[in-house]
Formats: sequence, C-alpha cells, structure tokens
Amino acid sequence: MRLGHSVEVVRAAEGALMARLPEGTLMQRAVAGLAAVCTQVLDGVYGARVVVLAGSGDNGGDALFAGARLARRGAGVTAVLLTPDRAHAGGLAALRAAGGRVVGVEDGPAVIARAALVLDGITGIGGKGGLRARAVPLAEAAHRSRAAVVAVDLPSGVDADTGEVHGAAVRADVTVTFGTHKPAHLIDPAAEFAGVTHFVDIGLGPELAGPVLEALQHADVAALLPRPAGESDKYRRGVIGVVAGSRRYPGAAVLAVSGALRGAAGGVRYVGPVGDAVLARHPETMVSSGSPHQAGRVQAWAVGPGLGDGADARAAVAEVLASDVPVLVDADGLRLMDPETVRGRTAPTLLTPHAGEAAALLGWAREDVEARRLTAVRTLAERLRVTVLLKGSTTLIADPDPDVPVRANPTGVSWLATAGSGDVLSGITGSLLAGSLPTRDAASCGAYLHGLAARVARGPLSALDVADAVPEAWRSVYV
Ligand SMILES: NC(=O)C1=CN([C@@H]2O[C@H](COP(=O)(O)OP(=O)(O)OC[C@H]3O[C@@H](n4cnc5c(N)ncnc54)[C@H](OP(=O)(O)O)[C@@H]3O)[C@@H](O)[C@H]2O)[C@@H](O)CC1
Ligand SMILES: [K+]
Repeated sequence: MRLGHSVEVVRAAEGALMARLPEGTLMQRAVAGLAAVCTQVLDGVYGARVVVLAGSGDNGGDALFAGARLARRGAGVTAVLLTPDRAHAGGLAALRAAGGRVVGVEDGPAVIARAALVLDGITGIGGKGGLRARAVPLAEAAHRSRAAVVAVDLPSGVDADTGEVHGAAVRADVTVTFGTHKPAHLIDPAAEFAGVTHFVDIGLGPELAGPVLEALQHADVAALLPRPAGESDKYRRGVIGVVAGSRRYPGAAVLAVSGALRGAAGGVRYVGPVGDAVLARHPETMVSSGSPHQAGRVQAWAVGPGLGDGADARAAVAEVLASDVPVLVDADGLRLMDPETVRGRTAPTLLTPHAGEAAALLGWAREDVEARRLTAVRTLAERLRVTVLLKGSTTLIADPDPDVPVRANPTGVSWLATAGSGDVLSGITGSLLAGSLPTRDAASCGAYLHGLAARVARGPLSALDVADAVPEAWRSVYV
C-alpha cells in the first residue's frame, strides 16, 4: 500500500526522529537518495551542466547539498538563489566548496536554457500558495528547456496536502520525495506536475501517524479480491442486478453487464427494456423487463447508466434505493435519485460520479471539482453519508467517515476517457459489491481493475475492449 501523509503528520514524525539523531542526519539521508536519482537521470555526471534552484528553506538545502555531490563528481553546477541572503547556509557552503558557482535570479533563465538537469529546490512542504512572482520565470524556463527537471520532495508551487495547484508551479519530469508520499504525489492536478515519483526512505515510517490517503498496489488488491471456494454456487458468489440502458441508449446496458460479468459475482440479472441487446452479446445474463423487485434475488444493485429521464427509470431508481442490499448509483441514476433517500439508507450506498455529475450534486462548477478533487469527494461523501468514487484523471474514493483515509487509484490511464468506459466500471464495481466486498474496497478494487484492464488492452480502445481485458487484469494482480 502506498500511503500519503499530511504535512502536519510529516513534521511531527520528523521532529520525533530528529530529536534522537545527530543534527543534519535526515537531510543527508534525503540528499543521498536525491543525488542517486539525479545520477540515474543524467546521461553521465562528469561534465554535465546542472542548475540548482534554491529557495530559502530546507528544500533549497537539500537541492544545494545534492548539487554539491554532483559537483564533486565532475558536474558543472550553478545555483540560482531566490533569496541570496537567506539561502541554506550549510548547503551553500558545501556547494561552493565543491566548486559550484552561484548566480542571481535574473541570470536564471539563461543558465537553465543550457542545462542538462534542473533541480527544483524552491519550496517543499513549507511552500504556501502558488509560486511567488520571482520564481515564475525560472519555472517557465525549466519547462521550456530540454533539461530534465527533478523536483525535490514536491514540484514547487503545488499544495502538498490537497494536490491543488494555485497559480504557477514547476513542471517536473521526476519528483524525489522523502519519508512518505504526500497527497500531491497521488492526486491531480499536482500529481501531473510531479511526473514520475521516486520515494526515498529516510526512516520516518515508524514515527508516522495515520495517513490521509492510500493507494492500493497489486498485492493489496489480490488480498481483497474474493476467490471462489470449492463449494461456491452463484448465490454464494453473489448475484448482481443491473438496472441500465433504455431504448435510446441500449449500449449502456450491454457495457454495464459486460463489466458485471467480469467482476466477482456468480450471476448477473439485467432489468430493463433492452434485454434483447444484452442477451445478443451476453447470453449468460438473466434478463427481465419488469420492475427491479420482480427480478428475483440479488446481493447488490448497480443502477443508472443510460437510463435516460423517463418515469419508469425514476421509479426503478427509487425502488432499488428502497432495497436493503448494497446499491451503486451511476450516471443518470445520480440525477434521478432523491438525495434524502440516499442519505437515509442503512445498507451500503456507493455513488460513482464524474466531475460534472459531482459538480451538479455539490452545486459547484465542474472546474472547481477538477481543481479540488480531494475536497470535492470528501464533501460529497460527508454530505450524503455514502461512499463516493469520483472518476477522472485520478479517481478518488471517499468513505462517509472523514477519519477513514481516502483511496487514490494508481492505475488510471488517459485511454479510459472513452465513451461507455464508466458503464463498464459500474458493472465491475457493482459485481464486487455483490461478491460481498466492503463498499470502499469494492470501489477501490473496481477502479484498480478497470484502469489495469485499459493498460493491458493498450492504445486507443473502446469500452468493450476494457471489459474484455478485465480477466487478464484480474489474473495479473494475483502473480
Ligand atoms: N520533513 C522531513 O522529514 C524532511 C524534510 N526535508 C526537506 O525540508 C523541506 C521542508 O523545508 P522547510 O520547512 O524549510 O520549508 P520549504 O519547503 O523549504 O519552504 C519554506 C521556504 O520557502 C519560502 N516560501 C514559502 N512559500 C513560497 C512560495 N509560494 N514561493 C516561494 N517561496 C516560498 C518560505 O519563505 P518565507 O515565507 O519565509 O519568505 C520558506 O523560507 C522538505 O520539503 C524537504 O525537502 C529533508 O531535508 C529531510 C527530511
Ligand atoms: K521543490
């Protein structure tokens, strides 16, 4: 499991550990890891042009010490000091002793243009707000240049605790972070500015209090996914009921069922007006055209994709929400549902909006949801007292209990932004709910497998390709 901790928790852990260690130990551990990554990134250290952007805090100190190490190995290192009178004294002395030179901010863009590597040590976890005006031309020059940009701890300018980006920020190719991940490494838009993240262990682990964020890895998902036992029958494995599609949007029903068949459930019931289309593609589906309560026993419902706006659709959503089994609500279901009914449910409820749907439920603008994903998903989960899976460039899953860490899905790829992909996700996730996974686990495993399936299928893909690749994704997490 990859964990994300808040700045407050990191500071407390750092304080506890530093009290027992000689001064400077933690910084030197961080610097050793940072310099090692820079060496990997550079195509040969000797003679390479390296520029260190150093702010006034310890983040600048890390960058200056790493620059000194590279200078000792023959790199030509130039430090650009943002506040020359407040630069990290030890780091600056080390850099000078190693033969590094120092220039002011005005000369920054010119030296950056000739660099092979730019080390961004403007701000780390102590940064507030976006980049200050003096630093902006340096960030822009680094972005324009052909240099590899390595951010120290965080790309300067991003908000460590939320992954929000207010104003300008450094765009890094690689970010080297220390002690633990912060939310900014795992949540867009900041995660996109961070590029590839390397983690350097500085011994903080045992001192860290609870995380605010979790990102499951293969082993975590493998441990959560159910494996059918010898005596399993379809009801023990769980039957999922899918309420989706309409005469206007029959494809949504086919896609949701195709996902549901690849989840954990032992059987899939489809309830709605386009059973023929579903059967044509998936003859193993149990199909009925009446109302949900007439369909027979299910262990969970997935409701919403392609339902349209009709009175029957609204009634079906209400009926499903009145049941006492877990319910996943997606797409049109999110518009048709009564929020008060949702809030009052005692059985588990999972909502799976994309940013636009979440915005409508919150009364926010869509751009605000995209810019403030963590706050958006938490607010919605708390307001409606349900689990919420917010789809998008980083899919987040929030529990209604604000003390439970939010999950960030690490497997998403941009190819998933394809029509019908969300319908497949509803099917997979609903099927995991029917397979009796706890709501947050079903949501996280569903998003994980869905993202992995898109990676397995590779390249431009249709939503059905994603569904077809789920079994391979499922197999790959077990190895
Ligand atoms: N935690 C750990 O275990 C370890 C932490 N380590 C390292 O320490 C880093 C944290 O260092 P830190 O606390 O000194 O803060 P830091 O990020 O350097 O920034 C603060 C300075 O920036 C300034 N500033 C603020 N906002 C700004 C802006 N928008 N734009 C421009 N400037 C801005 C602000 O100036 P002021 O507001 O005072 O004018 C202040 O002086 C951490 O990220 C990691 O790299 C490792 O060495 C070892 C283990
Ligand atoms: K930085």
